[in-house]
Amino acid sequence: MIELENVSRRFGDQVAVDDVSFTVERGTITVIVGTSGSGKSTTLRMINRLIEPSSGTIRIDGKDTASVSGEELRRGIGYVIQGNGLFPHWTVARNIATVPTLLGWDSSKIARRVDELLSLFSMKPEDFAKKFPHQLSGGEQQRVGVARALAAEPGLLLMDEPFGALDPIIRAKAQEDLLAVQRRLGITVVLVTHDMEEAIHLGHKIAVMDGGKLLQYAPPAEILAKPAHGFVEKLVNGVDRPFRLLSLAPVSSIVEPGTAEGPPIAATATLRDALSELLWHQREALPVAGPDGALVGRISLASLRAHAGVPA
Ligand SMILES: Nc1ncnc2c1ncn2[C@@H]1O[C@H](COP(=O)(O)OP(=O)(O)OP(=O)(O)O)[C@@H](O)[C@H]1O
Repeated sequence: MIELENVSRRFGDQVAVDDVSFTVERGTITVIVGTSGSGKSTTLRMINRLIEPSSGTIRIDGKDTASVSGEELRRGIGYVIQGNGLFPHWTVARNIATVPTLLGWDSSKIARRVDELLSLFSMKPEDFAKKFPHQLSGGEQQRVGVARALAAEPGLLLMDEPFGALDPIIRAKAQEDLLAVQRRLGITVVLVTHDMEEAIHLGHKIAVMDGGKLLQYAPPAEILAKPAHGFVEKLVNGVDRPFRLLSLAPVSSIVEPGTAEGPPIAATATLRDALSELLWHQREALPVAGPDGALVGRISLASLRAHAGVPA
C-alpha cells in the first residue's frame, strides 16, 4: 500500500504538486492522468524519491520513505519511462539483468530470471537475449523495458507514459500485456498518462490532476458517471462515455432470468461486447452462457441502455 499524505513539491516559486493525498491499495493499478505540466511525473517520482517532496509524507507498506536512502528505496521499486531507457550498447539479457547484477545475484539465478521474464513477455530467450536494443521493434523494446523494471521482483512498479511512443496497435498490445502481467504477479502499479482512455482501460483507480492539484480520485466507472465539476468533466467528455461504461462491467452483472433466441454470449464478456452482438444480430435480447456453456439467463438491449447512460 502506498499512502501520499499532503504531499507538495515546489520548484522555486512554482508549486508543481500542491497538497496531494491519496492511497494506492496493494495489488492494484492506479493511473495518474492530466494535461502536460499538471504535476503527474513529479508525483510519481516522489514515490521513489527521484524527486524529494517539499512537504508531506509518503509511506510504502506503512514505512515513511524518508526513513530509508533513496538508492535503497529504488532498488525495491521498478521504474519504466517513455522510450524505455534501455542501455543501447548492452544486450537485452544484460539490460534486464541490471538491477539483479547490482544486488549481487549469482549468474545462474540472473540467467534464469532473464529467461523467465522474456518468456513472460512472449519473447523467446534464444531469439532475443543476445540482441541489442536497436535490433528490436518499438514494442519489443518497450517490453524489455518493463521486463528490466520487474527483474528484481519488485512489489511496486512505477510507469511514466510507458506507452506514449508506441503506435496504436502496439500500444493496445502493450496495455494488454501489462494487465496480464500485473494480474499474474499481483504487483502494485502506478502509471502516468495524459490519455483518459488509457486511464479508464488500465486503472482500478484514476487520479486526475490539474495545476498540481488532485481533482478527483476514484474508480473509472465513477470518474465516467460522476466526474468532478469542471476539468474532469471536460476530460471525460472526450471519451465515448456510454461505451466506456459498458466496457467496464461483465455481462454477469446485469443478466436477467429468462431465455432469448440467438447465439449465446459468455457471462464473462463485457457489456460492450454484448451490445455489439445484439446490434449485429439485430435482436432485443440474447441468451447468456455460464463458464460450462449452460444457459444462465438473458441480456437485453433495454438493460444495457439503462446501464450506459447518465445515472438517474
Ligand atoms: N526540475 C524542475 N525544475 C523546475 N520546474 C520543474 C521541474 N520539474 C517539473 N517542473 C515543473 O513542474 C510542473 C509539473 O511538472 P511535471 O513534469 O510533474 O508535469 P506532468 O504532468 O508530468 O507533465 P508532462 O505530461 O508534460 O510530463 C511543470 O510546470 C514543470 O515545468
